[in-house]
Amino acid sequence: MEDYYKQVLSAGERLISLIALALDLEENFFHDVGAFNPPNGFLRLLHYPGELSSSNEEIYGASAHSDYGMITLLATDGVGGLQVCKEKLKKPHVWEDVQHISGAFIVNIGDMMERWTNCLFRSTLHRVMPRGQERYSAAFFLDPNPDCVVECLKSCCSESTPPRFPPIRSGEYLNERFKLTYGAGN
Ligand SMILES: O=C(O)CCC(=O)C(=O)O
Ligand SMILES: [Fe+2]
Repeated sequence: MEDYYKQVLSAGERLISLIALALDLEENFFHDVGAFNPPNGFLRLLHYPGELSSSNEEIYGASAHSDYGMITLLATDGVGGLQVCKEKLKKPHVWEDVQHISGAFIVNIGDMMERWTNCLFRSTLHRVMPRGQERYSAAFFLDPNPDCVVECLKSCCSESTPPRFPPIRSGEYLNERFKLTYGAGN
C-alpha cells in the first residue's frame, strides 16, 4: 500500500504539471505556490456490499458529490456503478456511466481546482449507484497543502470574467467542507 501511495502521488503530481501547462502556466506552478510542500494526499479504500436494499427507495453507494481537492485518481475493480454528470448546473441532472478501462485511472477534477481556474475546469459531479454486485475501489485525493493559498489564476480571469471566489487557504477550505459534510472540523 505504501508503494501504491508513492506511485499514485507521483502520477498525480505529474498530471498536475500537465494541467499547469494546459493553463499556460509554468510546469512547476503548483509546486511553486506550495501545493505539494509537503504533499497532502489521502488514499480511501472503499468496499460497496453487493446486496441491494429491498425498499423501493433509490439507495446510493455514494450520493452525488464533487471531491474537494485538486484531482482524484480513482482505481476500481471494473464493477460498474460510477456515474458522472457533465453539466452540473443544468437540472435535472443527466447521469452517464463511466466506462472501465483496464489499467487506467479515472481522474476527477476537484473543487479547489475549480476555484483556482475560476470554473474553467469544472469539478466533476459524480455518484456511485449500486449494481447488486460487490465493488471495490481506491480513491486517491490529491489536495493542496493546508497552508497553500488557492486563488484565481491570472490566466483564468479578466475584466469581463472577474474572480468568482475569494482567495482561501486550502486547510480552511477543507475544514469548512468537512464541517458541512460531517458536522465537525478536523
Ligand atoms: O468508489 C468510487 O468509484 C467513487 C468514490 C468517490 O467518489 C469518493 O470516495 O469520493
Ligand atoms: Fe468522489
